[in-house]
Amino acid sequence: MGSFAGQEPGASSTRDVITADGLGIEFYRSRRRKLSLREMVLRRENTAPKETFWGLKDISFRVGPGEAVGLVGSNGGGKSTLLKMIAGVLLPDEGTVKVNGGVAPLIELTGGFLGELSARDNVMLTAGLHGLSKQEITERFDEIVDFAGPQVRAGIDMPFRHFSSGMQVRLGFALITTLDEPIVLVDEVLAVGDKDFREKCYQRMESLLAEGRTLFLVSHSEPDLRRFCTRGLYLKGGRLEADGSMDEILELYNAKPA
Ligand SMILES: Nc1ncnc2c1ncn2[C@@H]1O[C@H](COP(=O)(O)OP(=O)(O)OP(=O)(O)O)[C@@H](O)[C@H]1O
Repeated sequence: MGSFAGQEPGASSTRDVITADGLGIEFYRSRRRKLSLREMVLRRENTAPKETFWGLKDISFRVGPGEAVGLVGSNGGGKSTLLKMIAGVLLPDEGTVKVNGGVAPLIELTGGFLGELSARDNVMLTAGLHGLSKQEITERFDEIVDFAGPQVRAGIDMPFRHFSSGMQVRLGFALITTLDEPIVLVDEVLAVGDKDFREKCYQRMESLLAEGRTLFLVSHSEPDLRRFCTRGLYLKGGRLEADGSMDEILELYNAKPA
């Protein structure tokens, strides 16, 4: 694994907010085949191949408070999987990831919203799960919906699954960045919103960083990564290829064949 000056990979500090040690997760490559009737009668067990692969393997790094980390890598490199493990959505098969503080994740476009619930109920539920009191949610509700925009306000009592992907991202981003969690995970959402909304997101991310929050940003946009992130992690085939300054990581990523 490559490393660069600035952040010493493996150098621990009591102030770290995220510590990954030998993190790994194994996935099935395919759905296991259903048994035929004959197999059921004769063998009574599923003999379908259980081919697996490591979605992530041997991932170790430490992140301090207020760091802005960009995850870089080709499609399928393991970026979203790493965010899901930091968020506690996926559990490791090997190693550990310790998170010191609450995490506000915006992964796969939404913050884990439920399609059947109205957008309003999703906001109330998710904000409550992240520790906001009913009064705090009521106080912040208009700010969240204003940030998300007029189409979202018009549809606030519709089932969330009827929202367009742009509207889903608008509400998800508005909500997770209004929570008080010290760690914010943003997965490739800036590409989905329109130009005006992107500019609002940039300003919001700048103010989160100014407040000292820790940010993980997954993006294929180099300008976005350079604008917000000081540090980069380069994931390739589920391995941590390099950990260094954002500029150095992008240079390395651009220089290497996928
Ligand atoms: N639940 C799962 N079960 C099986 N395989 C999975 C699962 N989740 C992710 N994978 C696989 O793990 C690998 C890493 O996926 P991941 O979504 O983390 O990549 P990524 O770097 O975020 O890619 P992209 O840039 O395309 O978003 C891929 O091969 C993907 O198919």
